[in-house]
Amino acid sequence: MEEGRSWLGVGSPGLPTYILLTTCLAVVMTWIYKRQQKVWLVEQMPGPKALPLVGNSLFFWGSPEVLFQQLYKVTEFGAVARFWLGPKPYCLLSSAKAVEAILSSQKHLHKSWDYSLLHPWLGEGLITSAGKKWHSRRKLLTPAFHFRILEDFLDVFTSQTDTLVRRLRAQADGRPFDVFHYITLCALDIICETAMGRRVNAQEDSESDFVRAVHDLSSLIQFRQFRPWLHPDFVFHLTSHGRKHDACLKVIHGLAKQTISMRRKVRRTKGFGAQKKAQEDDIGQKTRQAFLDLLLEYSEKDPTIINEDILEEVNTFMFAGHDTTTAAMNWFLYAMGTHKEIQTRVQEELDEVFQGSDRPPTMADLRELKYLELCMKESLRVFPSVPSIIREIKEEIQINNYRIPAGTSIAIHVYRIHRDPEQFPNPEVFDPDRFLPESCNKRHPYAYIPFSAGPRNCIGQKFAQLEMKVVLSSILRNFRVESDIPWKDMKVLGELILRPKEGNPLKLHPRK
Ligand code: HEM
Repeated sequence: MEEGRSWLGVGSPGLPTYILLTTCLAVVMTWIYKRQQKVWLVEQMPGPKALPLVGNSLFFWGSPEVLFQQLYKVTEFGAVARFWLGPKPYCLLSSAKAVEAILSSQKHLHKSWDYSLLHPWLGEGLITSAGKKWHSRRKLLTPAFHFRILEDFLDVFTSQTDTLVRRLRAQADGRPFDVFHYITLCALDIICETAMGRRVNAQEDSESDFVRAVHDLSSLIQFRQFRPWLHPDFVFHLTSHGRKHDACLKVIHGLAKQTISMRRKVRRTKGFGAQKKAQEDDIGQKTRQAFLDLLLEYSEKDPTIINEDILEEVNTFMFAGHDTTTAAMNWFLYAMGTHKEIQTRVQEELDEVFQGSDRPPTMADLRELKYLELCMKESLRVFPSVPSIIREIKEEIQINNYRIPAGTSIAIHVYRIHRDPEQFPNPEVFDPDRFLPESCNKRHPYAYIPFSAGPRNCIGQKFAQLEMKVVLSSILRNFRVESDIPWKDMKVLGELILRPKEGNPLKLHPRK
């Protein structure tokens, strides 16, 4: 037999092969050991029985409505519970005390892989980025939401609300119609004008390519989220949904890119930085500092901020600032439509401040609307626009005596936290007085988190509250709203955003 060959005719493995095999074996054994340890730690938490390989995927199988109900059931296992989606462990937190460790932390700021579905649209903008990039962006963008800048947007809010009220008036004959669509288009007009400084006239032209693309893309992302077989890009792009998704992106990115280069040109020719406000733009409208202008200003000072970065953030604001406020305003109107006495109190306050005039609101007026504010807070408690938030921890953490291993996705069930009877007695009752200062003082600081909390909270909170106050006060100055859907029968869909399953049919009665 030839030297170095076994009797099977295969060369006997030399030393390098032994080393390689032993190393591979050691890597595999270490991986198995670590995986077993992780599984063991996750299994210490209570949760529904999981099956091999699929975990609890079958438990969540069904429509988004079923998924939301099942997720709620998991919270019944305890404030810290676990479930598996395939091999991926999730820890579900549903009490103020349990979420504090995550939300207050400076370390656990990574979003989970679920957010990667947003990458094609938003790139690595403020919502989806992590680490140093997120940190520097957050620092850069925080001044853009300063009170004084928001004040500048008041004109946009009021003029778009006038259009909304005009459109609603045409429907205000006491018969029910779905207001959801009307509010969506108004919120879209507002965010496009404030983020890009560009009017897209969604309310007047709801069939435009851009409006349709934003609407379709938001729906497609939600559709994909709960269909794991559509998660791999190559599979998704083979489907008609994937092709539609790309076509929508082309329209949205196309318009945003065109706006960026147009605004850059205007800035160069007109010296926007020096003159800032009160000048006329190409189509004769007054120009104000849109978020885009602020970003362009930053990029002129810091050349490392390129067009791609600006595009990411403009898209991020448009995504984060339109569906969330739409949902919040709809839920508020539904709450008013089902609580006559509370609506009357809001309208009494409005009449006192505006004395029956139809003048636009000033910042001082809006500050006076204290009861309206309590109602907005309570409606965001019962119906938080973002029903859950997901982070991924990179280091082990201990919550309520459970050791949660690194790599676990932590889902925060905002909807359930807002229904904790210890923090909010009779949680299903709509009671704005819960937000009177004397009641808030007794509550856990993380009991009410519609805008999340801690370092990664909503940067647009003040913007959203101002927009909501302008739009909602205008609607209630003009109409009484009424809903025929009883509180307990309202069906909710908890996808990325919490929506009414069958729209928001309201009856509007003109007040004068
Ligand atoms: C009622 C309306 C709104 C609600 C309830 C809301 C809620 C939230 C929540 C819960 C988060 C945390 C999400 C997470 O951690 O996954 C968030 C983040 C964010 N929101 Fe809002 N939001 C609203 C309006 C807005 C508006 C109007 C804008 C922009 C104009 C905006 C921009 C953002 C951004 C950029 C983030 C990411 C912040 C970061 O990670 O640093 N939001 N929002």
